[in-house]
Amino acid sequence: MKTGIDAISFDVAKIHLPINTLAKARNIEPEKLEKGLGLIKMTLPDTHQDTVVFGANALTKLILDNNINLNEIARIYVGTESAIDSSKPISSFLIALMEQKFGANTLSECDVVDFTFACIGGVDAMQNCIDFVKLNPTKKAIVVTTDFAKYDLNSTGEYTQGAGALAMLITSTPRIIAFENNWATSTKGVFDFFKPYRTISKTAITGNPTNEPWFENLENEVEIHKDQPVFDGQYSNQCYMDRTRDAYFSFKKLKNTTETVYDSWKSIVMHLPYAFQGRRMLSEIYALDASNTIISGDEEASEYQNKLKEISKSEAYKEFINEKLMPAEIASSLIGNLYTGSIFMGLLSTLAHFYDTEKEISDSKFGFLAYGSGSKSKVFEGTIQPEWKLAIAGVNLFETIEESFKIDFDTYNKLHKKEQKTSIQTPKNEWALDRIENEIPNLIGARYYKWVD
Ligand SMILES: CC(=O)CC(=O)SCCNC(=O)CCNC(=O)[C@H](O)C(C)(C)COP(=O)(O)OP(=O)(O)OC[C@H]1O[C@@H](n2cnc3c(N)ncnc32)[C@H](O)[C@@H]1OP(=O)(O)O
Repeated sequence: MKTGIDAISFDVAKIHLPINTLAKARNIEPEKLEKGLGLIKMTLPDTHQDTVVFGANALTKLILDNNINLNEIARIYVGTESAIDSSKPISSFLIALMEQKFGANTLSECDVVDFTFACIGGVDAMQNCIDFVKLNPTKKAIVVTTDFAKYDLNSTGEYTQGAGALAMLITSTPRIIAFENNWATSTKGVFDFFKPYRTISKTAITGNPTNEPWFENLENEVEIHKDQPVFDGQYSNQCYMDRTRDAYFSFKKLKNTTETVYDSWKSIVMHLPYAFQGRRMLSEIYALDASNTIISGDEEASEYQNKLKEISKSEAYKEFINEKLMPAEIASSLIGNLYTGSIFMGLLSTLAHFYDTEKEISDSKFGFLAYGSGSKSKVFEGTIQPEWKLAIAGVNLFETIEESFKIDFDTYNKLHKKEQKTSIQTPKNEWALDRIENEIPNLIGARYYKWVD
């Protein structure tokens, strides 16, 4: 029996800042961002958008475009690291909004939950849904990934920002990709990138909240949460490289093979925090698993690093990247980081690229290298199904991204600092944040959304 992705949809933020605008404002060489990291645009949420809105839009599209009967959906599992509540999961909001649009009680027997493990939470959600469908082949599940990758102004993460969601239907008759049963994992508890709660004194808070009745009831010490992570960029790259390498070689063991596994993959889909992360990180696996092993791994540390640099600059490696990784990078360059959704956007970008260039890829194998900070990697593979073209025909990935609205640096600053109070674009045929309750004591902070025709 097969299990995998039967249908896919997406919703990414519809406004963007060109990377060279940011480069000029920050006095960074544009070539570093464009040619070194592969960045072209970064997408940003409008004032009426948050991770519930992106997730609800992607899910609504999936349901409408594929005529999904909600009574058949047994699970909606969400991958996110941009929760808007410490208790109520995004999946709980999604259930309410889908019932608002498609009818009361249509999902009342559906199991829903959020998965959080930085950027790999979406892959964890999918693996669970796949296992569930394997045990219950007549049932269907949906995975939603939704995130807002927001970084501090002037930080090294600033140019990798992005926002949006994907939704995928998981069935035992997948039209897009069927996953094999080998899932290799590598885990280590580290602090490469995280979003801690921080404690501050109540007296440190000034301004409007001090006039609010709920503020008076707070303890003297207050926990605050910031969307932007605490991170060490270069260390996070090292953790990414170490985990993906270890998971890759565990995958070889699971498959019980001494062959070069990536040779059997038509495309390699990796977590892309920015477009060129995959190509910068893969040279070690490329070198260690080459049929003619290019490095032994026993070299002195500095010699080893020099060899990796040399390999990544070689013509053979560039050809390898162009053939196996480049299609996944296209969308990433135009969107930025989607955290949990990045690897699935890489898959969609690859499929859309082959669709647009009229390449037939049925029956070819794709390899997946997932990563989440904190840290964990999973390596797995799947086979593209004969109906993949039909299944993605209406998705219109590149056409939709092309319509994104360009903003200037001043507007970007206001959005980032939450000083922009009105929508840049009027929502149409989509969900929008309506209001956040600020008066009724037992509903303080509740978020309400509306569908805008
Ligand atoms: C966050 C997640 O989603 C989870 C993860 O994956 S963790 C791993 C990734 N970490 C992150 O994304 C954290 C946030 N990001 C960051 O901190 C940073 O953006 C980063 C660490 C990813 C990059 O850091 P940086 O200091 O800006 O760039 P740096 O590492 O020096 O690389 C610049 C590249 O541009 C190249 N470059 C510089 N100037 C150039 C020019 N003029 N022309 C062409 N290339 C140029 C450099 O040679 C270098 O490439 P190579 O190493 O491949 O040769």
